[in-house]
Amino acid sequence: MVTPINRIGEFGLIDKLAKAWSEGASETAPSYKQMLQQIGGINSDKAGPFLPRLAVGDDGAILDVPSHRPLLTTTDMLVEKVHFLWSPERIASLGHKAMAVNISDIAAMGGLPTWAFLSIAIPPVATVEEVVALYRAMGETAGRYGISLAGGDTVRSDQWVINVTLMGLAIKEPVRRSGGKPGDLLVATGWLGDAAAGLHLLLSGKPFQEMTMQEQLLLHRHLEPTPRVKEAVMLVQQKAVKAMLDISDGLSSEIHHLCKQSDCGALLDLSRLPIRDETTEIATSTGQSALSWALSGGEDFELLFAIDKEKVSLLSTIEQKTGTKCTIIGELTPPNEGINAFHGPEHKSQAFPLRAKGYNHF
Ligand SMILES: Nc1ncnc2c1ncn2[C@@H]1O[C@H](COP(=O)(O)OP(=O)(O)O)[C@@H](O)[C@H]1O
Ligand SMILES: Cc1ncc(C[n+]2csc(CCOP(=O)(O)OP(=O)(O)O)c2C)c(N)n1
Ligand SMILES: [Mg+2]
Repeated sequence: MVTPINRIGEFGLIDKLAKAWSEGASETAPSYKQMLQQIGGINSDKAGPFLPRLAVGDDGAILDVPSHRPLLTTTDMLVEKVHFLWSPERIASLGHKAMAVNISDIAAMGGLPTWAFLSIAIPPVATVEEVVALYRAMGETAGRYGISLAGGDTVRSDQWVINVTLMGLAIKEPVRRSGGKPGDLLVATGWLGDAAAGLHLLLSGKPFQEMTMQEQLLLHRHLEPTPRVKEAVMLVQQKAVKAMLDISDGLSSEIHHLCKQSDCGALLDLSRLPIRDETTEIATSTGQSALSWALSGGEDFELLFAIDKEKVSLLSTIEQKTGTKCTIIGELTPPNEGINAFHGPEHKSQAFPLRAKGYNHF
């Protein structure tokens, strides 16, 4: 069915969107509910653990914020032609990604996501069914993490823009980019360069059905990143993590952010970067560099964090409990030593300055 938006108007649409979100909202996963219970003070018996007192329908939302937990807030937008190419076949992925990139930021601050405000700019040619599908998908991902819809804004525009403002509650003291000290280990979760490989495949125009399983996986990693919430929770609960951020623009620039805020230098062994063989194969076969994808491709939404050397055993516990790799990629050094990298322990003496070469909008 194809319904033009002007048939129901802005307010008719908003009504439908709030409903679509609730219909899509999946039951919060039992393992996630269990985690909320373990963290304590969070009543996860209700359908949504963080239901707003008042959400859509008034001039603002009313949220009951527990006084003992600092409130975290983040916002990130996805813009057509900058962050995604509009395709009616990829609406569900887009909805997921709009939530996931924000959930990733709350995780990187050491928090649990709770309330979402969704602002959306819609081209006049879009249909009600498309916007409803987008909200249903956002609701589905949000539901998995116990997130409730708190409000938003709806406007017309020449291209799609999806802005999510996400709030969260800190599990313990929020984790900043600034707590790292020389001697701390630098660790990355998951795999780096997957999203850039996936984007490369997307832009190549190769039909999905003609892709190998490995190519489909990498495309999926670009379209539907997994925010590392459980991993962050474990790090924070064990008071192991001293500085953290998520890798949205690319490892090399995120390392510069962490070092600047922590007043540290860094020494990285590039041979240790967690890069899949599949990513290397695709890069090699298309004349690209998997290492550049890992360092500057961006959008992997993995966590980069500094951890005390004594807490290193926690990394294998996280791997066992979550199935997510945690790779030590280097260490923090005194600030006057700068940010350097080498390729393999045998070349440690030939370390060179690592430039910040992540995605930059301008
Ligand atoms: N237009 C803006 N106005 C105010 N603050 C902004 C703006 N854009 C970014 N920031 C702030 O700058 C910091 C870095 O932003 P960004 O690089 O987008 O972080 P992230 O990669 O975590 O999304 C954040 O604290 C963010 O809130
Ligand atoms: C069509 C298209 N072209 C290029 C990209 C690659 N890309 C767009 S934005 C971005 C970086 C991350 O986005 P940003 O808005 O900087 O996220 P933030 O750092 O604010 O979390 C990358 C790698 C893409 N995803 N889609
Ligand atoms: Mg941002």
